[in-house]
Amino acid sequence: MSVALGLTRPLVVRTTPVDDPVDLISRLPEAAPYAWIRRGEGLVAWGEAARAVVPPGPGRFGWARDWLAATLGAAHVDDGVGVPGSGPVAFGSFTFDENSPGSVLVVPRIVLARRDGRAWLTTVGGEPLDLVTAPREPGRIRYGDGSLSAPEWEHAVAGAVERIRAGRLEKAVLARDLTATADQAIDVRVLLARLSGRYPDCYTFSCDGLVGATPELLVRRTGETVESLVLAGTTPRGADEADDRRRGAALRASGKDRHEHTCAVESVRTALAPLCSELEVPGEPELLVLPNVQHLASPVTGRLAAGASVLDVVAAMHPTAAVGGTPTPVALDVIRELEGMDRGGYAGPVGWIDARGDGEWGIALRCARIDGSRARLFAGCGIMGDSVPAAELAEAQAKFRVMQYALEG
Ligand SMILES: C=C(O[C@@H]1C=C(C(=O)O)C=C[C@H]1O)C(=O)O
Repeated sequence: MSVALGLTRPLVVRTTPVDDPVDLISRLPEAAPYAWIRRGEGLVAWGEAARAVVPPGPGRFGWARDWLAATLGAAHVDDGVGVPGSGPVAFGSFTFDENSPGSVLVVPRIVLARRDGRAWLTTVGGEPLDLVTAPREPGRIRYGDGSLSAPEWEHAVAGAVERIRAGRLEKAVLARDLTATADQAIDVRVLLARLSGRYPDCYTFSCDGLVGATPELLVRRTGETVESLVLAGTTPRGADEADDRRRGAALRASGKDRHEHTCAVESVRTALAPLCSELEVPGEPELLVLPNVQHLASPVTGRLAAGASVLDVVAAMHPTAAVGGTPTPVALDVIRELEGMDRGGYAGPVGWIDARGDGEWGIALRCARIDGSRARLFAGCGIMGDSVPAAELAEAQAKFRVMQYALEG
């Protein structure tokens, strides 16, 4: 069902406390599940009470804000829980490129959530009657090249290096895609269970066919507090503990990776500073160790100066230099010129927002677009003037492993 601005009856929303469901994913029916889960906590949802297809263009976040005000703001709400994520919630996914179609906001019919020892159920327009069937395995998976083959992509990386050395820009993030075909239609719940099991420290997400486990929190807003986790600078995991530690130390000491990381942190600082009365940015990055890669990571926190919603903050931040580059407009031109594909929702904001303006949005990384028995996987790398194409290809392969594991087990 779709809702045109101002033309429909208000949504009737009810939130009640429920017994702890423990495993959120096991409660999902098969059709089009929504999810945002980390360390077993978060929100899962299904059904559609309202959907907006956000028109592309520079005004898209403003359009989304108006739609949310008309849809969530006008709802009749009985919220017996009163925490971030209770009451009416919209899930959303925005395309990386503001001019690409495919950005959506969906108010699910049912939301089931658990956080900090509390659990709640939100219904829009009535109780859930959905049948939960057993998840189905997708069967054998065959992979193919996406828009560029591996050698073609290495050539694109070399092209970006040339442009950086010529002084046109400092950093560009280049991505590539892979296709996957399964024997059976892909049941998103199988992917969610594997992703949240192997990548508990990442945000396992599902929104309108875009499914993944991203380590990168674009922004969480809880009242006046905003938090972000900036990632840039990557090395694959080592063969054993000593190799792992050696690689981690080399990553911290690498001039190329530190410079790449600084570009990303500065883009976040520049975006957040005008919105915040206080902003804390660590002087030194820490190491985030994931099952497939290690990243340089900077947790940023701030206090919002005046009533911006989480989506207003997303609008100010996207695209950070972690997924675009520096300077942003030149990097976006280089990406369009060299990548040879539309990223769709990959590297775009994905997450949820409630009627108070609280919410959590990640950068959609380590993800795939699922369509029936097919999937399109995405992975990218920050390219600097001293990047080596073969090393960037290996880094992209390590990032693809997240969704390859989700598909194959
Ligand atoms: C672009 C991706 O990841 C981004 C690029 C990184 C890098 O180049 O070091 C690290 C983390 C992310 O900000 C991806 O996973 O596709």
